Amino acid sequence: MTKIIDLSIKEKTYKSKNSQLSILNNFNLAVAAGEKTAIVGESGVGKSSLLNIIGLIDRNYVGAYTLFGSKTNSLHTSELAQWRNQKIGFVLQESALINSLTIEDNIKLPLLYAGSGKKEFKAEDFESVVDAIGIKPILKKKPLECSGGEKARAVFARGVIMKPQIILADEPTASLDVENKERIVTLLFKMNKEFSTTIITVTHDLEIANRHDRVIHLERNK
Ligand SMILES: Nc1ncnc2c1ncn2[C@@H]1O[C@H](COP(=O)(O)OP(=O)(O)OP(=O)(O)O)[C@@H](O)[C@H]1O
Repeated sequence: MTKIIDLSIKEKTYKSKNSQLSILNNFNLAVAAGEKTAIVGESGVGKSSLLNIIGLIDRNYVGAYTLFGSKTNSLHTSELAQWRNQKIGFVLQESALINSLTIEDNIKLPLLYAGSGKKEFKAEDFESVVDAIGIKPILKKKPLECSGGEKARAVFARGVIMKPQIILADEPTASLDVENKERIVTLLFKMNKEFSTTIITVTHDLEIANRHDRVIHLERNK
């Protein structure tokens, strides 16, 4: 299988006035296209930081990263933006919904950002995502009128609506009950099966982690 992610981090450092924190020392990750990887590890070990690096949100680290066969340090800003919009789907903890927009418009937001460079979008893709995760009844509501679990599902739908090649999901099921958790995982794995979408899920839920092709345990720097 083709390697879609080839990442080698020497060090990621967060610096503030009086302190410095170093995480992910000498961490290497190679992921094949279509692979399902779970990332687990204790709180603060660097799981979300790692997803930000994989998703090209954070490029401030020492290391080398080849994504879709291209060295990411030579990418243009416009290419970076296009990849983040179309090739990578983010379901991140802090992906806030816009309160002035309906849930439907929030989910369709990536299409707006894509502008003229957008892939062909089919209405049935939207319908199938919305049906699969059971949020049809809340489409016309605004985020402030929704429960935490409903909002989490809308964030998920927005992350996958462009049918990206890679989905980066940070605790996508954390605020959900058993039924909705299962809906999200089923949709994630269905996309993996139908479109060979590469999935990377950060989770504290070992039952979900073990349903991926492999589980990576992140450990604190020694
Ligand atoms: N922007 C930042 N500035 C400074 N320190 C940060 C920043 N972001 C994260 N950190 C620190 O880096 C470490 C790793 O954070 P990260 O969010 O990646 O951990 P995590 O493994 O995802 O944790 P959790 O399971 O609690 O979500 C933590 O100690 C955190 O406080």
